[in-house]
Amino acid sequence: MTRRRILVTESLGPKGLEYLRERAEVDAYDLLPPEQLPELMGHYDAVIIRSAHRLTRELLANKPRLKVVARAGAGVDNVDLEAATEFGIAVINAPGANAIAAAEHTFALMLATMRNVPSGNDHVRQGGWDRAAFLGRELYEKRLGIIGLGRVGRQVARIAHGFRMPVAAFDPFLATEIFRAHDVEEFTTLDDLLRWAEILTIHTPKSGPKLGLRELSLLPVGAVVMNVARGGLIDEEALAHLLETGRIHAAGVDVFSHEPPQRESPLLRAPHVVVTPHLGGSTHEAMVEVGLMTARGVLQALENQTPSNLVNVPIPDLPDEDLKALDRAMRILGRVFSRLNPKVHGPLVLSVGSSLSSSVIPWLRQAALAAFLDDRLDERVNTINALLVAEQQGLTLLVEESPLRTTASIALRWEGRPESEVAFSIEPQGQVVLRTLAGIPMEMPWPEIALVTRHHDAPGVVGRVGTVVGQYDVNIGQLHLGRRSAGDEAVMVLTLDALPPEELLSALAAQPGIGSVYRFSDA
Ligand SMILES: NC(=O)c1ccc[n+]([C@@H]2O[C@H](COP(=O)([O-])OP(=O)(O)OC[C@H]3O[C@@H](n4cnc5c(N)ncnc54)[C@H](O)[C@@H]3O)[C@@H](O)[C@H]2O)c1
Ligand SMILES: O=C(O)CC[C@@H](O)C(=O)O
Repeated sequence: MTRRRILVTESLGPKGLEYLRERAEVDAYDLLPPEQLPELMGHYDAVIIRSAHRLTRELLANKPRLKVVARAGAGVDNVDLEAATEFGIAVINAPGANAIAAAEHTFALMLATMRNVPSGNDHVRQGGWDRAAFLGRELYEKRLGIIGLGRVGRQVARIAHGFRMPVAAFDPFLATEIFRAHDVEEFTTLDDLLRWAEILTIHTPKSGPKLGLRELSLLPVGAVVMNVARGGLIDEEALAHLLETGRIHAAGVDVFSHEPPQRESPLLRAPHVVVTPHLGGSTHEAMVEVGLMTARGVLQALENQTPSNLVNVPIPDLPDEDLKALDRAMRILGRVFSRLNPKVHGPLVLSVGSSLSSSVIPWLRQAALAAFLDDRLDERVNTINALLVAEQQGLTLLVEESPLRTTASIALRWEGRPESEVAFSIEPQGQVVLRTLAGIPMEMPWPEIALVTRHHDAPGVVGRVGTVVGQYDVNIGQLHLGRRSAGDEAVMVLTLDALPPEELLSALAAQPGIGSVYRFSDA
């Protein structure tokens, strides 16, 4: 197998890089000039970026080798998610890995503005000692309003409690219990939070609420504003204007609508603003966490696993081992069903055992379609683009809860055709067990290499199969048989020690009584 190639376009934590280098060929840059990215992208299996590059539709299109792109950080707003999903490219990020860094930076900016640290520093360096000119304000008991109580927002709340600040937040997507668990008062409207907050900090994705002149004017006179989330969330002109009039006392800004900001940016000219060059996630500790989380996710995705930090697939909330077993079961199910049922007959029905939680269903749906479609189409189909490809193919998948199955079981059939059904169960140790093949009850652990026949139930067939397989020097580990009824259609599954060659399949198919022959391999 050719060694996987990974491109890292911007500095990544050394542990993450080491992890990648032990497992793949890595070309890593401290900062790849963005204009060089288009010619390089197509030569890699995975590309890892930070903030300096944008992965646009044009860059992602027509890159058959590219399977994974990663944002070494929380936000993925510089990746065209829609395009990546359409092209079946996995998108990885590092959620939460720099949340402490970003929250602490928020306080670094808050304290710096409140205590005039940068201006006091400049003053002393220039020979000054005017202590009265830099009278500060305390955080103690100031009302802190947080927009977005996610990973960073919660860390901000935790630190604020240490300063004895009353903390409230607006986040319409969270349950009230989350606010309670973090000892944060819940505001159900943004305007009410803005009227309340003496210090306001925003921690939403780029898609969060835009704070313009109207919103910022709702803040109490002399409020302080922080943005360590994303440029563009706070209107820079409006903020600069309110700082100039003194309506807003001070601001701390780490992120800009254009990075780096143009020299004439209004914020760089406004009073009482402390700015940093997108440093929120830049600590040694966060670099280690982000680097490792990104590297692990990229390699897992390259190995066709489902990392928990995959952005463009609904990830089931299951322990890793359970997800791995379910993933294998879905691949086998989709492939076996596809081979045994080549002709499409209306909608597919995915029957899911009642012990599998309903939160897993969106992923099961995509995994079933991916395995089924990937088996029969030339293009790349995976859990990422499966829904889209199914739609293009006019294929519908219905999901039902299997009333008879209490175990973790999964089955596929054409609607109204029970004889097409293939079913597996996933046992507690992760074993994938065949339960139904072509509508015929079976019970056998599914092997790494399997040979399946559909044949006529008649004397001599099994013996002839054994003889032919032996002639090709392939060892049979186990043999399982099933039939609709005596003398009727039957199936046979052989566990083999080596992948049977094509000629073996043809030789078997030529035997009297054999209908069709299939081989399956986990590899
Ligand atoms: N400056 C930096 O270097 C730096 C570092 C880390 C994270 N970030 C940015 O900080 C932001 C927060 O990161 P995170 O890891 O906490 O993300 P997160 O996804 O964990 O949390 C975001 C929260 O915002 C909430 N939200 C979304 N839309 C909202 C809306 N319209 N109104 C109110 N709440 C809304 C969500 O419900 C969620 O709870 C992101 O934009 C991220 O990219 C910046
Ligand atoms: O440090 C970085 O590269 C960006 C960090 C931040 O913007 C993020 O989204 O995590």
